[in-house]
Amino acid sequence: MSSLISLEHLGFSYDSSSAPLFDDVNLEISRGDFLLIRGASGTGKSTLLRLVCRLQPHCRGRILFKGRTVESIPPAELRRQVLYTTQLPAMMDGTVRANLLFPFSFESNREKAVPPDDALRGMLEEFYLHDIPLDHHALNLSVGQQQRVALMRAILQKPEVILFDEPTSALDGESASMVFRIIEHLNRDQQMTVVMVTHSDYRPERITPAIYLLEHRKLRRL
Ligand SMILES: Nc1ncnc2c1ncn2[C@@H]1O[C@H](COP(=O)(O)OP(=O)(O)OP(=O)(O)O)[C@@H](O)[C@H]1O
Repeated sequence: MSSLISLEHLGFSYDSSSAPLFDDVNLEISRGDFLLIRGASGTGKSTLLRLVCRLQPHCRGRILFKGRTVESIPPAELRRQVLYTTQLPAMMDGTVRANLLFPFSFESNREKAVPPDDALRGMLEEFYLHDIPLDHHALNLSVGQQQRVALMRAILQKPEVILFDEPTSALDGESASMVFRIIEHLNRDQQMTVVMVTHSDYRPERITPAIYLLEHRKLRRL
């Protein structure tokens, strides 16, 4: 199967005068893969995800998405297909509904059908947020609730690849298990490609993930 994403001899430093954060990183990701990336704090896991969706320019090597270098793909087109979810949820000043539907207002998403309230309510229920009305102000939600709304917002966009950066860092055990189950369902039943950075020793139940460790500036498969 041809690769969806390839990292070839990737190297990166935030500052040209300091040691590289990582060097000669090589990785092939195929459609439907489930990758877990582990590594100590500060080794560059979040940075690696940001490079893939071009939120940060890389220094050396190449990143290809469907055979094209990421620099040759317009950012909006790339991020519609490769979606990055941040560790800390970013909610805008507005209702839960407005936050969930915000990306549908982007020019690049104009052709996507806006989900009706019933679908949004069903999804809130799936995420254990059934007691939150769609008109509730999103900034009044707890961080854990905001993290779930941010995850819902990402999933509603139906990207081909989701790069999850610590998707459960603000969640209690029960909510974290539920979020992991939803991510597994997206991968198994909808063939969504998942790349997840996580500190926890989480392992999917019915999926065999490819587990990688970012350590000593290299990415190696465990
Ligand atoms: N915008 C930036 N400018 C300069 N240095 C940065 C920037 N963002 C991150 N760093 C540094 O790069 C290193 C890697 O950060 P990154 O967040 O990618 O690591 P991480 O492995 O995801 O860490 P954690 O597990 O704690 O989230 C850290 O030392 C961090 O301080």
